[in-house]
Amino acid sequence: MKPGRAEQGAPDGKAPVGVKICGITTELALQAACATQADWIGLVFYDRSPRHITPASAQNLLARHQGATPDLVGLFVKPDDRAIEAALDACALDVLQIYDTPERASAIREKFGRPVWLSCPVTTKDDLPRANDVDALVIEPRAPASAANPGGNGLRLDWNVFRDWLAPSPWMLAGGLTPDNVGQAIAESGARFVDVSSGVETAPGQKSASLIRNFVKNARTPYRSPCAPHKN
Ligand SMILES: O=C(O)c1ccccc1NCC(=O)[C@H](O)[C@H](O)COP(=O)(O)O
Repeated sequence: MKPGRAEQGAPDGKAPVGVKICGITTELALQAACATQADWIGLVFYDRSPRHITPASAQNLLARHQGATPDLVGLFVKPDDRAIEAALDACALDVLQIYDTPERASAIREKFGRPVWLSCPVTTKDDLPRANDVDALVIEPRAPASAANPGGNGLRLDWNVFRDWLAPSPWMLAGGLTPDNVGQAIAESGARFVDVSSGVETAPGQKSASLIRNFVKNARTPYRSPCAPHKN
């Protein structure tokens, strides 16, 4: 996974936090993600999602856009090869994000020659993966059995689960992040990459340009806890 693309390095000497805005379906959201220099945008090729986009609509959306876009992540839930082929025929996807088994994710990487990010549902520390053969992990809370979608539910993890975890590959924190909590989430979890969808929406699937702007800005601003002693 590449480091975040913000223009300047963070004051702590680390690369800036990389940001993915997931579930882009409109020009307004696409422009906001581009203007803020998000690192990735996610296109959800899953028809049960309120953020679902078809390959043809994604192609139109991208064709209407003037200028460069962030890298494109195509998101798939238990896809067959034809679904991935259709999306790749329509859009130059840089990354495939998969909700499926690690074995299927490896097979997809082999077949399509694209980096594959595997979504990992987590409830407790014990669910954090110890080994894998993917390019990156997207760690998010396990959706309740009643949820229609395995992600994009606005649920958040206990960010302390990452303490002492030896991550087997680069990983991205997802789930329940908002402009207001992303700084604290990064500080507590140690994440260097973050992913948001419903936290930058006014209703399911309705992205807000100002929430996208604030999210990216706050993800890249060093966080100071309100409880920390104040230094002049
Ligand atoms: O966003 C969706 O509708 C979705 C549907 C099916 C599978 C995954 C989905 N989203 C995955 C994402 O990448 C989200 O950014 C991630 O789960 C965080 O979601 P949120 O809690 O809404 O920020």
